[in-house]
Amino acid sequence: MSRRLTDEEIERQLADLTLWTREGDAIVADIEAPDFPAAIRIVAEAAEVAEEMNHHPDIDIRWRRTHWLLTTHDAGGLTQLDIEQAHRITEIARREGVTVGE
Ligand SMILES: C[C@H](O)[C@H](O)[C@H]1CNC2=NC(N)=NC(=O)C2=N1
Repeated sequence: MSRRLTDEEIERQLADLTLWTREGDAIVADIEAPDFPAAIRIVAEAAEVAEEMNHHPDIDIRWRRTHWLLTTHDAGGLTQLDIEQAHRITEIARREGVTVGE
């Protein structure tokens, strides 16, 4: 799982990740929750996923807006772990009332 992905693999998989965009060796997302407690619940649930995966996002929390950055430090770039975690964070956000495109 920790092999760096090619540009083509990244682009192909980002097509299914509506909240996320590429930023160099990372993918980023801005998630606006209905309110501050919901934003914190998203962060807390994502923290459980991060521990389970041993893969941890950078998270900036400002009121109900959170900014997420995923990259694989050990690989010095994007791996399938980042893609998998982006999907899981997206589902957590959807469950907490965030509108996520199809
Ligand atoms: C020692 C520990 O397993 C590693 O440092 C893990 C922890 N969480 C991590 N998170 C991220 N985003 N990238 C990593 O390479 C990484 N490595």
